[in-house]
Amino acid sequence: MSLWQIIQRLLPYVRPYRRLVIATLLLTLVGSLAAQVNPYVLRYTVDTVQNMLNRGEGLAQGWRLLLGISAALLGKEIVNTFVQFGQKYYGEKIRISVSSTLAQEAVGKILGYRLGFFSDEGNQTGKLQTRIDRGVESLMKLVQNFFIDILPLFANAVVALVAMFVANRWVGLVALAILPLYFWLSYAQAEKLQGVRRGLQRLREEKNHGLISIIDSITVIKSFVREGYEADKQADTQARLTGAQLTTRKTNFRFDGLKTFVEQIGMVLIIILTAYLVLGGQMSIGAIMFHILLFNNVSAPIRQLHRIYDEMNEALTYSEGFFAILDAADAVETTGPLRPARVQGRFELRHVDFTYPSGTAALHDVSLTIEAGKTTALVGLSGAGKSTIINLLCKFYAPDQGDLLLDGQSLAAYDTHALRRQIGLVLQKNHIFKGTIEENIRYGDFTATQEQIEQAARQAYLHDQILDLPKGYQSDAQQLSGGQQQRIAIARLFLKNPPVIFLDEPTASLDAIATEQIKNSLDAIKQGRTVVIISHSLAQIVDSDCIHVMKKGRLVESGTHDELYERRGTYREIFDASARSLNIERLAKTMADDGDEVLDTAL
Ligand SMILES: Nc1ncnc2c1ncn2[C@@H]1O[C@H](COP(=O)(O)OP(=O)(O)OP(=O)(O)O)[C@@H](O)[C@H]1O
Repeated sequence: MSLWQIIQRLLPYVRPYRRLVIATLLLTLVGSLAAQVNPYVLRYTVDTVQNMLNRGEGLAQGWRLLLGISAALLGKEIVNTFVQFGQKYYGEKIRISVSSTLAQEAVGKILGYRLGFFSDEGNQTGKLQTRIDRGVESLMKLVQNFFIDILPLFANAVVALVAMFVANRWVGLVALAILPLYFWLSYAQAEKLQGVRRGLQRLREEKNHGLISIIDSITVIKSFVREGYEADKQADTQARLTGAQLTTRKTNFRFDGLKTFVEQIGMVLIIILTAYLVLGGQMSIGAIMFHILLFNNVSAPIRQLHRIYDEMNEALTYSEGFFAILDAADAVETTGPLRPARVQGRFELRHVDFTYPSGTAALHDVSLTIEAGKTTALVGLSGAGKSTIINLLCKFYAPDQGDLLLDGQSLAAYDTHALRRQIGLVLQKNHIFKGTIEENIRYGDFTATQEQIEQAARQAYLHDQILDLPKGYQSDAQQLSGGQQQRIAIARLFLKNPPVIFLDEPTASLDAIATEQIKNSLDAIKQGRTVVIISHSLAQIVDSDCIHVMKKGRLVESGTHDELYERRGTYREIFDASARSLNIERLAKTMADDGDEVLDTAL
């Protein structure tokens, strides 16, 4: 991205603050004029004092001069204080407002992107966050540079240079001649740093990502005593980061030295030239001070040039990644016009092929029907593609080939949000947001009353446990056990009350008693709804109206439990293996021995 393109991208964000921008520009003009007062006053002072000395006058006559100078300098300083305050404050106001708009826009965009966007290598949690933070930060430096640094400093320099030309064109020319050299050095410095900076960005992202993944997996790391291994992995990134940072500093120090040298050469030339002109009688002695101060005004911004150039380059580097997030048009979730008040819930897959963005081919030529108002189970070994089918039915991903239909219409034709409002999804591990239990259940329906929330918790067999907690519904939800968190997710589902429910191993993390309770409440919620359940526990699926058996991304069998059992195919294999793993014979024997007692507890 070129600087011009970035400025064009930023303009719409700055436009709402155009009054502030104009005010800042006016203040800049006043500030740059005020900055030239010192050289003029000092030249006048030196010349007047010189003349007074020549006339043999002393302090008695000098009072008026001193008072006048003090008044002029103080007056200028007062104006300058207001100007600087206004300039900085307005500049900051523009910067802060624009940065919050940009950050918010990035969040808004990301929320609208397909799931595939997040599994992309460059968009993993830490990396995405770094890209947004760095992008906004460096773009804001650009705005800040422009309003707080570049404009005032360069306006100042231009006015000072004009004043030098007006005083004497040779002096002006010397000051001007130094500038290209200075610009060239700053340019060379920034160019040298460009490559290193991109590397730095990558390494910073890597480091952040590494740290986040350590925190995420801290329990596993500790249980395997892999602290040393993880630290070494980080140390390697850190070492490369340190190397890149040192290279940056070394380059900076080298060029800074060169630039100071060039500046001093300019200063010496100005002093020699002015002294020559003064001695030749072409100028008053005050011109020496006058020119030195003016040259200082010319070189001050140029001293900052490299930093500004540098930050601009940084903005160029980081803004590319940031705007790529805003512009990921192909990542936007597709939607359609259909917004039925309540769907029937008959899903049909016709010859569906699907490959994840990572390249894993998950479904091959899958054709199956999920009847409305019935319970359909998806069975298969791990990785068979069961969850993938649910992902497609929720429109989290779109199939590569084949058709997905809901109530006879293409799923693509449905409004994505309207569709998802009609689907309740309970996963094996459900996300619990930071906040209270009440807030987490309310996520299912923001308009729910406290009573409705408690009712949902009761249906999910959670209410009594919540009441046992010291803070009840106001307890921190993230502190709950896995099973309790699962029931929060189910309570959310009760609150949402959708016509279609997808259960992806909903009881996998629950204990036996909780599983039984949840099974009862799920049985209650199943009435009159379309339910798709994935479970490795056969007890959850034997009663289903239809069972689809998946194997390596293909549908291999469909039917009821009895039909599939008789067929002696994949389902039977899984069933037998499950029975063996449960040690069903031993359990059956215990039940037979204890007969009535077990039956009593079961009933
Ligand atoms: N987000 C993803 N990105 C890339 N590949 C994925 C993703 N999710 C699943 N896969 C892959 O797709 C294939 C099917 O996975 P899927 O989760 O649908 O299987 P499953 O039958 O639900 O398995 P399980 O019973 O273990 O949950 C697997 O090979 C898996 O590695």
